[in-house]
Amino acid sequence: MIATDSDTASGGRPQPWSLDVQRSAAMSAADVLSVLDSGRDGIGDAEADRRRAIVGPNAVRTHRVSGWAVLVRQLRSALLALLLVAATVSFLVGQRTDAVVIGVIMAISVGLGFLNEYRAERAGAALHDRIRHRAVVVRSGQAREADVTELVPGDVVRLELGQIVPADLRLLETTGLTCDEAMLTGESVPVHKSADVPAAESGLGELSSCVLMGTVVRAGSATGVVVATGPRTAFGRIAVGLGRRHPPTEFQVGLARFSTLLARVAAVLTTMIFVINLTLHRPILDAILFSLAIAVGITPQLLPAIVTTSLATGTRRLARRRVLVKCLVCVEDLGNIEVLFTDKTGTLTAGALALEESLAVDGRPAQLPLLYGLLANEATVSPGALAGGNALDQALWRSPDAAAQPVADYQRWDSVPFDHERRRTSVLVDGPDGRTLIVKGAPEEILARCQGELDPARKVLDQKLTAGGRVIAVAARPAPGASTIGPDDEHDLTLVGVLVLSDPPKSEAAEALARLAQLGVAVKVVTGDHPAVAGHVCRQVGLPVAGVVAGRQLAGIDDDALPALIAATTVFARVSPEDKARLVRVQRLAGRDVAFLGDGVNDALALHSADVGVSVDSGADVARDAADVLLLDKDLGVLADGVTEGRRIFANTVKYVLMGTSSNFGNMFSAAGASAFLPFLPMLPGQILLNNLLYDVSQIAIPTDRVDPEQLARPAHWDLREIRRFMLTFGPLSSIFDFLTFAILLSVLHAGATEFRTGWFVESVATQTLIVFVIRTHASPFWRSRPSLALVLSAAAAVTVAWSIPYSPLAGALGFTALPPVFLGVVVVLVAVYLALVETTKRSLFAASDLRSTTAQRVRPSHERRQHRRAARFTTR
Ligand SMILES: Nc1ncnc2c1ncn2[C@@H]1O[C@H](COP(=O)(O)OP(=O)(O)OP(=O)(O)O)[C@@H](O)[C@H]1O
Ligand SMILES: [Mg+2]
Repeated sequence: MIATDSDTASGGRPQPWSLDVQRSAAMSAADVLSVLDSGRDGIGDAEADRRRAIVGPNAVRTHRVSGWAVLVRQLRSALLALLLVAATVSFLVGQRTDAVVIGVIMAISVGLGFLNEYRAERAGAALHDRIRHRAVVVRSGQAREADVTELVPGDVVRLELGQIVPADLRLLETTGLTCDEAMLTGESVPVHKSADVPAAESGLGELSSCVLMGTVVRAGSATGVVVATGPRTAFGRIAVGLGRRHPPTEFQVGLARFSTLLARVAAVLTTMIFVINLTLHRPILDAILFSLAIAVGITPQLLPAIVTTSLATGTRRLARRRVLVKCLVCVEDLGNIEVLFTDKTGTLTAGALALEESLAVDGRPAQLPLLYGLLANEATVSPGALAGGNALDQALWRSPDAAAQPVADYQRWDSVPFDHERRRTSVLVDGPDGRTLIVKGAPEEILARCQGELDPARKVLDQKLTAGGRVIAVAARPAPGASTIGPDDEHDLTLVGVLVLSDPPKSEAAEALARLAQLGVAVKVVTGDHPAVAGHVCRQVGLPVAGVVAGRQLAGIDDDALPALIAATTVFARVSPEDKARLVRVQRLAGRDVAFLGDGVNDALALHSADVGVSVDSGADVARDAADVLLLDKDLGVLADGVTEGRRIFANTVKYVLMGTSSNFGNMFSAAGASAFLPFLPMLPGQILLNNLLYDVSQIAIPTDRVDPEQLARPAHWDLREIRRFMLTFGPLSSIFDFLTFAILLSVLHAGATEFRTGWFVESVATQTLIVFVIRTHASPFWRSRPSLALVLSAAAAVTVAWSIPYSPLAGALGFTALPPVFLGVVVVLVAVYLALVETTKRSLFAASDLRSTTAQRVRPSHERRQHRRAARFTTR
């Protein structure tokens, strides 16, 4: 039977194989399964393929880069259109050479922008290609992993803690399931879910028998059947509404404001020049072309691409250090982080748990605790291989004494698996002593469920904990007659002993922490482990411990008071997965940019909540899935590299902006002004465009530039005031200087129109491009800071080309002439004086900005941006 539905994102056409989530919520699970022609065992692979052919992949967008779209974006500029029209007209009225020159230069400019942006977009798409988001799907009764985009209506899917719901599902079975639907509703209070049909019709937020694509499993687990996929899901409709383009990042918002500022200035200036030229009775067409060329010169054409290009360069550099970012913007986010929450195992420690001791209650070595530890264990041993269980369970099997334990004498009846809230695990076994319940777990949890004299055991525990050992306790009680067990049975136990494990601190951790501290990132440890152990590890790796708070204490503190506590605390111990996420959320709301580093199932919630979630390649699936950044080696050191990279990109982008506001702007302004006083145009329209093209070429290498350590020392944020101050200082400075140049060219050297233009052209290209070496660094004199080779080469290339054009065969067509040596000498001196002038001015300007940049305005990533990011999981090529 075919289920049809009138709903639709794709324009009223009925979609086969999809069921509106609202409708399915009100139906019984069995009805939904029958409508979707599925069952608890799911559908078969062939059927799934057939359905996918009809409904399409479970994706809300595609990440294919279209060269055309990029090209259209380059061409979609009113200015460009006007200029082309004017050039065509001038071609038609006979000014052929001018028009051709303008056309050719514009074509090269557009091509340059296109190549740059296309390459960057390709890099972004390549990241998408590399990352797979997976879900556990049941096909023909077999559970297996599948790409989320492969899901179709009728598929039965399993959900676990920390997972992102892969489609709209009607629940079939749940255990303590709650979901965080903030991504859809903005409401962060988790919603309880169950497979029962809800009492009355309800809104999207209260679809208690369904879970929605893009939301997060906050607790529990479930099985559900897919009712809608891709754009037909609630999230899909939102994602489609968001449009394809990513919402701007903080950089881009800042840059957009700055572009608007320049565009306004360009508009005013262009109109003024035009009017002035008209009143001076210059030919209209010349005036139009001249004004438009100036406008093009002022507009920062490369700007939209420069951030993307920088981010793409950043991701490549990080990839070389074995850091994989899932989207370009993640690099920028890394640069912004101020607080890093990290788990302990494998980050601060080597993550190589090893059993040190198996001790009886009195502290003497004994075999029984180890034997019981192997019985209450989720790892399974098949010949030669260990599977399942967590690191602790596996470590017990790996201990040399494990092989000698009579595990085979016991038969397992039932078990209650480990979970991070209970912090213990139980089994019911038959053995030589009859049927027994064995419980192993965090010592506090076990001791609280034991009877009898526990003081000697407490002493042993304290001693081991303060020594930094990872200790778990093992307890048991006879359970004659029981055939199943649950968490409620874990009581009246007798303590059997303790197992002490070691996990040595990582040798590189100390250095990495020091680097992060230098970068101004506050590091906080959040762990499910005991406070004493966590504190001990921090001391070993040299992380100063300001305060230790236990998870229990967090419950009594409300969200308003929490930021102050976080600020005063280094270690949060015995925290639950929910606590980890709450700490991150509260810290974010308090206005700090937060990164979370973790590799366990218990870290996934926090990874989702953070501005940047970082996980490791060897981590749990949900953790890897939740992360924005994957470290191929679990090493804090590369994280510091990531932060540096993000800040480097920011610093380099600022260089581009500062150049645009200083010399480039000044030069264009002077050219405009000069046209009012000179009897001829100070530069021909084609020359202005060429000048602009060469300037752009020199800037393409900016993303590769080196950045001074001081500029990397703290997160940088846009400070438009600083940019305005820069503009108001260097703009006029550059103009005054230009007029000086004009005066010399005209009155001292008695230049004619062509000589004037040539002199002004070579001087202007040189000042505009070479200034980058002065303003790229706060160091003074500027040569104390070394630029990247690529930047040196590209700037040198621009200047060399500009200076040789007047001597080339092209000179005539472009309206240049070979300059007499004395002219060139003068220009060289002028450029040198100009750079020296900028150097001195920069000192006072940067000194002032050093004091103020910490007070800069921030732009918080919007809810929309988080939605975009989540949508990125559901893409196909
Ligand atoms: N397999 C297990 N069986 C019984 N108890 C366990 C097991 N694994 C861990 N525990 C107990 O539960 C506690 C919490 O473990 P959990 O894995 O939640 O910590 P975590 O936050 O991942 O720690 P870390 O920050 O070290 O990675 C441990 O300190 C230990 O006492
Ligand atoms: Mg962990």
